[in-house]
Amino acid sequence: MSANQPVLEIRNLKKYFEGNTDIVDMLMRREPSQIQAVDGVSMTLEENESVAVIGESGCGKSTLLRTLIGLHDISDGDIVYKGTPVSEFDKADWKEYRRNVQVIFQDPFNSLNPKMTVRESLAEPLNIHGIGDKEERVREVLEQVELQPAEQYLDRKPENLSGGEKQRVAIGRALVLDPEVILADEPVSMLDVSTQAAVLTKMKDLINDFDVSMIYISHDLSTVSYIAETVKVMYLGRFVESARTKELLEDPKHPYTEALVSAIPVPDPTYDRERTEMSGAPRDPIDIGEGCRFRDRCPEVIPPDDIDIDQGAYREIMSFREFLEREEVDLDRIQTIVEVDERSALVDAIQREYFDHELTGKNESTLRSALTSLADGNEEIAIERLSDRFESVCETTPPEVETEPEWHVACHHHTENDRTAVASGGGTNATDGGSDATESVAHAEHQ
Ligand SMILES: Nc1ncnc2c1ncn2[C@@H]1O[C@H](COP(=O)(O)OP(=O)(O)OP(=O)(O)O)[C@@H](O)[C@H]1O
Repeated sequence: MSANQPVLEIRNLKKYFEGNTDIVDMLMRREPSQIQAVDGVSMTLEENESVAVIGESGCGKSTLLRTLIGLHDISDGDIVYKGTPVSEFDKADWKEYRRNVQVIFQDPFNSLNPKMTVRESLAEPLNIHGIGDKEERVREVLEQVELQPAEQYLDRKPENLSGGEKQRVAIGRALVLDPEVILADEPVSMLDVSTQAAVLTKMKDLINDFDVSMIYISHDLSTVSYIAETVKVMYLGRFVESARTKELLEDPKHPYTEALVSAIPVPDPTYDRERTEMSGAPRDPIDIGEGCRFRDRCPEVIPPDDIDIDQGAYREIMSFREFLEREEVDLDRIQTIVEVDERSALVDAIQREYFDHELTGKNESTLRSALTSLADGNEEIAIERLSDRFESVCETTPPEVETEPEWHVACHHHTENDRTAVASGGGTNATDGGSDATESVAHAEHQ
């Protein structure tokens, strides 16, 4: 490995799964849908660097990790380990890779073999790789993860260890081969809060002491400052923001990151932090279409330039259009609650059902005319009317990624112009130098 070569490079990595195909799809000879679990992720991991990948359940974190360790085939892109793409690996390369890239899984209760003692669990990787002096190394590792004196632990089975102790053994098992990279998948999420901090701090010390690099995967942004210098925020298979941990927590740019940061519990009960509300849950990563993937939950979605509308009203119109497009507006049900059999009564009822915010002028007349088309059974025309007036750049255009050496965000609120303005106005970008500076512009995803 040359001096400046990253340990691990992930280049525009994609992992798609085939979605379910039903009998109608088969008869119509439709192509199976694709689940875009990881969709063009790039990053580098430098020697002794620790990077967190954060996102909600279903955003593709585990798929990314499982692809990194070869448990899933790569759909596209590549993983490069110390300069060699895994696509060019032979059997011996894979063996070396698996020795040097170790995983700590989420669940300490299942990741250890219940029949093995601590000694056997820690010695097993050494046996597999034919490494001698096992007893000495096992004791050394127990000391490193602070399970001492070793005699007290060596002959215990997992059932006789606490959750925190089990996870320390799991960390020891990952360290015993002296790896270069640790991939940690929610390593403390099953532990109680008081144990979490201790285990994470220990992991961080070990990374520093043993020159290990780490990708730390978690849904919990509140734990990253213990462990990672850099955070990448993942949403529906893509990174939407990346920055040094401190900057990201203090000055998140992407509305999704803002929402995650604002949800971190604050220990001081007198401090009233503003919450960024995020509606609903992420959609399935199937046929996600153009535009920003966060658009259907974003509290700051951008209306067309020429219309004047408040965010709440605009959000309602966007959501309604989504319902229409997904054929989820049940007119028959609404019809049953309309007392007068008149079209205008049905239009009023639909509006009451889906809209709380008042609209005025052209916004109101466009909505009414769309709802009238809908009441007449012309769903397509209703969608067209609403799209013509209200379609957002967030729906039609993938956000370009704005990249600073240490910070990037994929959001239409941060276009080139905005960034220039921020830079000249002395904004608070994360540009204070550091290990992330070597990341290429390419890592900034094709969102
Ligand atoms: N083997 C598979 N076959 C089909 N779809 C899959 C498979 N594994 C994952 N997925 C889908 O890929 C998407 C990403 O899942 P993944 O488990 O990677 O997310 P995650 O962020 O790790 O979530 P969690 O924290 O809940 O594990 C989800 O929509 C999931 O349903």
